[in-house]
Amino acid sequence: MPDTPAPENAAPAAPRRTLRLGVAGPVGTGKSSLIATLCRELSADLAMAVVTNDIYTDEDARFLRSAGVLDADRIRAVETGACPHTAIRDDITANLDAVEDLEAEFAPLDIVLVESGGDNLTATFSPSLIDAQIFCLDVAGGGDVARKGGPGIGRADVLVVNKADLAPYVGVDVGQMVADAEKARDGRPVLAVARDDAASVARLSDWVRDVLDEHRAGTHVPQDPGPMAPHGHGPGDAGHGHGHGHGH
Ligand SMILES: Nc1nc2c(ncn2[C@@H]2O[C@H](COP(=O)(O)OP(=O)(O)OP(=O)(O)O)[C@@H](O)[C@H]2O)c(=O)[nH]1
Repeated sequence: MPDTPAPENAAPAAPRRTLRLGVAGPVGTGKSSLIATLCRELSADLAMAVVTNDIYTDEDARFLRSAGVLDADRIRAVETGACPHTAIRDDITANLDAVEDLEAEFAPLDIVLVESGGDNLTATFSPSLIDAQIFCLDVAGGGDVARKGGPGIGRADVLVVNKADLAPYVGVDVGQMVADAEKARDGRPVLAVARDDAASVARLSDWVRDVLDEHRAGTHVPQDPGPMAPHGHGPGDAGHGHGHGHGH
């Protein structure tokens, strides 16, 4: 059937805005694996790319490339050379460049996932870099972590309690951990996820699709979970607690 030309006074088609989705959380909580899982689940019908952040290596990018979840050139590494939150909050230039390069090269993209380097409980993305963020904990970090709060736990767009399959081996009650997290988050969503549990992966994928729909409709408002807590950077400046109103 021939294409019917659009009427002259028809509204222009809405631009296909890429959703920039951040994944942050402490070291080893399963951020790269979560991104691999999302790429496997979503890339059949969504155009995707990934930016990884590591301090000194491109190891996370190499892991994702070797997992074969996306074409290798859709996965870019940013070597932060500094503590991970610096590159996702304080000076986002390198990450923004990587995201914009991917968006230009593979246009139109539906989703760019940005993986933070593993940091502590206080590291979250600047809303100038990403549109929505996942904060990732795992059950092996202890059942009480969710209760302790912090900007990512309290106010990320979704909190993932990851590696739920390990709960029986580490003596954690996942239901209780999720309930504690829900209490700390004033009703914002919490998802218990295990990469081999299809139902939990489907819930996470559905959450991502919902955010993408809201983003495209212009109804999703990027939130800033909040600034870093005052902290030091090891023995060299132990005791030099500082906020992030100034550079490092
Ligand atoms: N049992 C179990 N193990 C998992 C799951 N997800 C990830 N892992 C394992 O947890 C370990 C850490 O996973 P990664 O994905 O590398 O974690 P990460 O948060 O990206 O790590 P960093 O980048 O070093 O902060 C690896 O050995 C994974 O195989 C899960 O759902 N269940």
